Amino acid sequence: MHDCQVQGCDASILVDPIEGNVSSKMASGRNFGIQKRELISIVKSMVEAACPQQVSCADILILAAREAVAMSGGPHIEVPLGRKDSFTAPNYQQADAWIPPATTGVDDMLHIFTSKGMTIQESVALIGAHTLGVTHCASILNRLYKAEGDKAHQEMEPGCEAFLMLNCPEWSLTSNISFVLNDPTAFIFDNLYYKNAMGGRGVLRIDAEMVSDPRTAQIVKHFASDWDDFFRAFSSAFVKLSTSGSLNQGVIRKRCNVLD
Ligand code: HEM
Ligand SMILES: [Ca+2]
Ligand SMILES: [Ca+2]
Repeated sequence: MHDCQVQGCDASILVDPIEGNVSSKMASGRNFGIQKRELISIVKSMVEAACPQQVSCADILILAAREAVAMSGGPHIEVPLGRKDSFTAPNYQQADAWIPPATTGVDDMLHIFTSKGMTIQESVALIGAHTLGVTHCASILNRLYKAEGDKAHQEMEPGCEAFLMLNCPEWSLTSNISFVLNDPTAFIFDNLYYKNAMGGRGVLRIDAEMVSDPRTAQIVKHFASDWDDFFRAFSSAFVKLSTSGSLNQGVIRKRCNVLD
């Protein structure tokens, strides 16, 4: 998602920031929480040893995401391959413009995804990726302590609110390190995310707001009860996102983290 949102799926996210040069995408605060990009470089060096200059970093990144979903119990998604890597330095202003911030609500989310050709159902399914992983406290401090007018915040289940506040105190010095799970089964790609959100336990604003917004409420309810439809819509949206603006005129980098 963080690669494909910015200049298409071209492995721009993998290019290391050069000290003193703010043009790398990773210099954008929107990429907070993105870790272990070097794992892709390790896979790349193995692929490169077996068949040099054939497989782009961008394809490896998509395949890794695809495998992560499948290995954790999600759908097996067929993705088209043949992406090229970007050869120019990516930039953080574009990341700032295209990667939704932690405070995003349903309006902005739908704007972003429907402008990529996704249906509302596919957009809601894509956020279902929050069935995996964690949210760092820094990403929800605003929601917990400042956004009093945030409707979704007011509807938070009190036990969940207390839990989040206990785990993420307002003035903690470690809110960039401490985190909470995105759903109770954060290693399993299931539809518990939707059930959890419907119970008022959505962690991020988007998770909570999708439950009550009239455009998305019925879809959330449907995915909470129909596992197959969630997987189908997620797969379709994943393919759309992973082919968005794919560069045909790029390069196949030798190393994923540098532009040689
Ligand atoms: C409006 C849309 C979205 C917003 C506002 C949003 C926001 C966020 C935020 C703030 C975090 C926590 C980052 C941190 O504190 O470490 C997060 C985590 C995550 N998001 Fe999203 N997200 C959106 C859409 C998506 C989509 C489309 C996908 C994938 C298809 C996705 C996959 C994930 C995953 C897997 C994590 C957990 C990462 C980890 O464990 O390190 N998100 N998201
Ligand atoms: Ca990109
Ligand atoms: Ca889960």
